[in-house]
Amino acid sequence: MKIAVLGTGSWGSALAKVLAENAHTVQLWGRNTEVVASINQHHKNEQYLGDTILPHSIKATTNLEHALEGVDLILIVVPTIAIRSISQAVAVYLKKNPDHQPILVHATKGLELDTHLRVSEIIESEISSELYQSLVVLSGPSHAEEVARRDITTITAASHDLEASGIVQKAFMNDYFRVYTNEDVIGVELGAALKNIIAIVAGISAELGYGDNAKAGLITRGLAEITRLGVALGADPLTFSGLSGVGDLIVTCTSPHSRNWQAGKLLAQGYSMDEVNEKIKMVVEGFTTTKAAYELAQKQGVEMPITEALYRLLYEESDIRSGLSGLMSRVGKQEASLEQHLGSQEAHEISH
Ligand SMILES: NC(=O)C1=CN([C@@H]2O[C@H](COP(=O)(O)OP(=O)(O)OC[C@H]3O[C@@H](n4cnc5c(N)ncnc54)[C@H](OP(=O)(O)O)[C@@H]3O)[C@@H](O)[C@H]2O)C=CC1
Ligand SMILES: O=C(CO)COP(=O)(O)O
Repeated sequence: MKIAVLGTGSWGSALAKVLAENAHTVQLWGRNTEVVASINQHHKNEQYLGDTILPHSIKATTNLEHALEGVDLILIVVPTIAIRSISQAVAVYLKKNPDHQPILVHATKGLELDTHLRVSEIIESEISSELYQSLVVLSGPSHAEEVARRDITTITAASHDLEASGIVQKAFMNDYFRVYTNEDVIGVELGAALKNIIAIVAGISAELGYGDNAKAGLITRGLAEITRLGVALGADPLTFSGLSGVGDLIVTCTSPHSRNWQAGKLLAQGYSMDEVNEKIKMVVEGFTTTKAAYELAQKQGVEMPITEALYRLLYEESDIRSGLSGLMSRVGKQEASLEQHLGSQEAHEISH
């Protein structure tokens, strides 16, 4: 297949590598002229992927039209904040070429500020569905650094169109990269976006010296509040026990590769959000997603205590330790049952 990958950051470059190793023709687009030149001349993206050697067949460009020319599949991998502008640019190209109907895929993990939209909703709001075949979401526990060194990775391709997710599955699968299809786009995208919040808190907890008990508690209670919001927004609760749910939550909350986890550690050292962004030099999606998720939860009337505590720390300058003790001193609760998430009839159907 001929594939355009939009985004020369760490994830776009790592996914381009997988596709090129699977013998696809890969045209990589980025706005960063230095990175594009380095990929073409030295087959490396040192700024985002260190010493990894990229397949020589990958051609990078800053010209979007050139990257999109004649491709069967367009993979969008830029931070959430850039999704709307990239989608507008892709729409311009597709309108000029109405007979060219590629599959769109995105691998971005966040919610848009103010609109609270999921990434596929932003894309759909900017690109008319007549201009492309189908939209597929790629998500799961997958640090770019590990994929780049061909570590075993399992991931989900979600779409309402099973044929399209099957095509994406086949395009990416190889002996180190295994792809499962899924039909629950809402659940997959929400798991991907919301795990970033819990990972920041896990980084804070680690920096404060709390151990594995706290980590396990955060992952489990984080999953509970992600599931609550997800179900309120129409997701299948079972999706959150899959790769894009608990899988991504584990990998992001337990790994020093995670930029969100690193951001939490830096916050606990006393750095501000701006200083953390400056230090990490890569996207920390959890910062904006915390605000969007907090507002969304308020609107939906869904209780998300961990998200709320992080929101107050990031946007209302509450103190880290009082945020943590606030979480611990909440009134005693019963662990959630399926009935609490779903209502008794649906819960009965799932558990039988
Ligand atoms: N890295 C990972 O391991 C994984 C990341 N993801 C997700 O993938 C998405 C992309 O992340 P990742 O690649 O890691 O990010 P990075 O921070 O590594 O790179 C960001 C890339 O996006 C580009 N970019 C930023 N803003 C714009 C814009 N307005 N227009 C065009 N390009 C822009 C940057 O260009 P420039 O260099 O010019 O700033 C850079 O190429 C995120 O949603 C992330 O959560 C998902 C799974 C794994
Ligand atoms: O999504 C990721 C791994 O699945 C990457 O997480 P970070 O953005 O926190 O690095």
